[in-house]
Amino acid sequence: MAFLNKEIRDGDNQDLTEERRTATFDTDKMAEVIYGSEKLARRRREISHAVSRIPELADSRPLPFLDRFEKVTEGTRKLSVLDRHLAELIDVNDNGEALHLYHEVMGMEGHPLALHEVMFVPALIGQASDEQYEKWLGRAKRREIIGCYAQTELGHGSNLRKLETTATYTPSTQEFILHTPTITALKWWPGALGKSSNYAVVVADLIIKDKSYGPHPFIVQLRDEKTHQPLPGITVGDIGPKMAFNGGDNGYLGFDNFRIPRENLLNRHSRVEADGTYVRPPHAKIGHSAMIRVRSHMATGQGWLLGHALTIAIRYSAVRIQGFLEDKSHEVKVLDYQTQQHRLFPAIARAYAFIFCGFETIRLYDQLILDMNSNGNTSGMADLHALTSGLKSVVTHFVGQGIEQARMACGGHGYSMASYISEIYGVAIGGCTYEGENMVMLLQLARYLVKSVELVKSGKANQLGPMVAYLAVADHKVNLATGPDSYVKMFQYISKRQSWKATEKFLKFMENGDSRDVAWNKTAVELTRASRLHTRLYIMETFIRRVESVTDIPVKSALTDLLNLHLNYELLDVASYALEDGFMSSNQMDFIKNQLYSSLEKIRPNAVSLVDSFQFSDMQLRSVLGRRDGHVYQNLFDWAKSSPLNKTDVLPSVTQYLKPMMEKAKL
Ligand SMILES: CC(C)(COP(=O)(O)OP(=O)(O)OC[C@H]1O[C@@H](n2cnc3c(N)ncnc32)[C@H](O)[C@@H]1OP(=O)(O)O)[C@@H](O)C(=O)NCCC(=O)NCCSC(=O)CCCC(=O)O
Ligand SMILES: Cc1cc2nc3c(=O)[nH]c(=O)nc-3n(C[C@H](O)[C@H](O)[C@H](O)COP(=O)(O)OP(=O)(O)OC[C@H]3O[C@@H](n4cnc5c(N)ncnc54)[C@H](O)[C@@H]3O)c2cc1C
Repeated sequence: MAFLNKEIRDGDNQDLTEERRTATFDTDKMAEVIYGSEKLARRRREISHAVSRIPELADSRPLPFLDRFEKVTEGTRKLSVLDRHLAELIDVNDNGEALHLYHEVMGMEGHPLALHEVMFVPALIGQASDEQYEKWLGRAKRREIIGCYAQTELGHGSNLRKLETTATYTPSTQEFILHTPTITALKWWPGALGKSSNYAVVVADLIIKDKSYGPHPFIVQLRDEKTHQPLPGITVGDIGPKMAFNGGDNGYLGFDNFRIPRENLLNRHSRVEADGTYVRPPHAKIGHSAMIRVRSHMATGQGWLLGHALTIAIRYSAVRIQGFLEDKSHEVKVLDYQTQQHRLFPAIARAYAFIFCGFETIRLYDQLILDMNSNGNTSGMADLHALTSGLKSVVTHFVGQGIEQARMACGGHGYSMASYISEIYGVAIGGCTYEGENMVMLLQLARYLVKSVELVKSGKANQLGPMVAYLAVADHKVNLATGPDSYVKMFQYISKRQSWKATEKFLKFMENGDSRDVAWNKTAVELTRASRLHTRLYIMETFIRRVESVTDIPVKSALTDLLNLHLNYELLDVASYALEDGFMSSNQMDFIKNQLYSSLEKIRPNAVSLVDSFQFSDMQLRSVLGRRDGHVYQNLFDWAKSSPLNKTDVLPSVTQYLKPMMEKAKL
């Protein structure tokens, strides 16, 4: 009989195999939905397989045993091996294939090209003119030069208007002089800046004839192309170890009156003429488009990170046997406990939801860029900025929570780096900070929500965009038993009520004499709540849309179970907003809880297959607990034995310090 779960192999842990036999859908078909196409899902498997046949691409040792220097070296080594094999492994023009290959081989701990692909090249594509494409883009794509995105400074990251690095135009030589006037003006944090990059897109305050025009992007050569030495006038280095990304070289950068030609201002949208005349961009914030791009891609990327942690935790929970249920002669899989399911299954649903929502958002971003580049239409920018600001914040926060629950769900072994979950956590929660600190970004979305409510209040509801149209819809009681749409309606009610309440509160403070900024700050917590609700609503709606569009019936049915779990879990989590004014009844609340518990039971037989469907290879997971074959214990023992501390039975530190202490105590 053909197994629906394609992960079953002879010799695997029997408990895991038993789980895989209960799959009600084909995991290859589910992978097609997760990765967006049959081709990409298949190519991922083929690429993983091809990589496994090139021994030099394997980690030379488990990464947790490597120190920082070794991690950086190991990443760079693999990159150079990869470079030799690139064309045979992937279609180099296919982004999806390239992304998978990098995840597979390089892992998630950072490497010299990490920001080159994610921000440097996209910043050039979005901000450089055709002449600048000619000069730099080809070289960057061929990796003749390696670049990063240097915006954040020691003193400022969130408030871009106060960046201190200056780019002062000198008409006599037609150059910009880049300068770091204070210690706080040092660029600080950019990935791959410290040691790897020889170029950067540098964001600096453009100054012409003593007038500041705000942050603008410049392409800047940092190091000699032959010797890789920093150029005179450039101070550059690594900022030291971090919570994660320790295979990467986040860096600092200072300029001492460093001159670059006028052509180095990325000038697709704004320019400085030879005489110093400034030509404005079509939209004031167009320089922020590289950030919008990363934010648009974050939901899928983060969903996959959550998927990593859950693959580990769910597989392990099927292998870990401990305690009893009915039959006192056999211990059970910890996956059978309701608390374990409640800890993990809603997170599986979220991982799927974030991935689907991310795909939809990326399509919106691609459309925006198309519109901007083809006819200069920037009208969608504000909407997408608001949406992606909320999305990156909500998703990264929940992904962090979900990964941490996955770690705890693995008990003691989850705490070992053999599980690799702490590394995934460190990487994922970086996303709460980079690309805009979460609170700051939630407040950006709140500006949009407040403006939308103000439109409704002033009788201009017809001007609302489709995503906020619900803010003007009248309230009607909801019958939750009628399916997903009723959940959406209930959620809309909650989200709308919070946006209105927060707006009214904000306006009231102003009526009572507070300035806009002070009133805003006094309402900020309520505003961020409105933003979270709005974003969760959007995620819910995209999840429903995606499930509705699936054609494979068994896959659709398994996804519907996940969707139902998601709807009930989400609504329960925010129910207090609708309970407090009696819009939701306590009967409805009980209904939601019962639906939630029955969803857990429905999902239980498919749990392992739902995470197997991510089709992460063992190499990609890098987790002893999460191995596909489920052989956890012997491998944990082998992993521990490989610890450098176990090279000798008696450590020098024992001989030198511990022994004398014990000897002295004996006297
Ligand atoms: C918080 C803001 C958005 C504020 O921007 P601002 O220019 O100071 O705005 P303001 O004058 O207060 O006015 C706000 C207004 O500007 C609009 N706006 C702001 N950004 C955009 C945009 N992208 N598109 C369209 N509109 C935008 C907002 O909607 C506001 O509009 P409004 O006044 O409400 O009509 C900005 O400072 C910001 O984005 N800060 C976060 C910095 C950040 O994300 N840094 C990322 C560095 S790179 C990085 O971390 C890479 C890591 C990647 C990796 O490791 O993978
Ligand atoms: C792993 C990692 C990789 C990074 N990579 C890059 C990179 O490649 N290139 C780059 O340029 N930068 C990079 N950064 C920097 C990153 O983008 C910034 O750290 C980030 O934008 C946050 O800014 P900040 O550090 O100034 O935080 P701060 O703004 O100082 O945040 C501190 C606190 O102040 C609060 N706060 C700040 N402003 C407000 C406000 N207006 N209202 C309410 N609360 C506020 C925040 O909510 C937060 O709680 C990276 C950072 C990390 C951690």
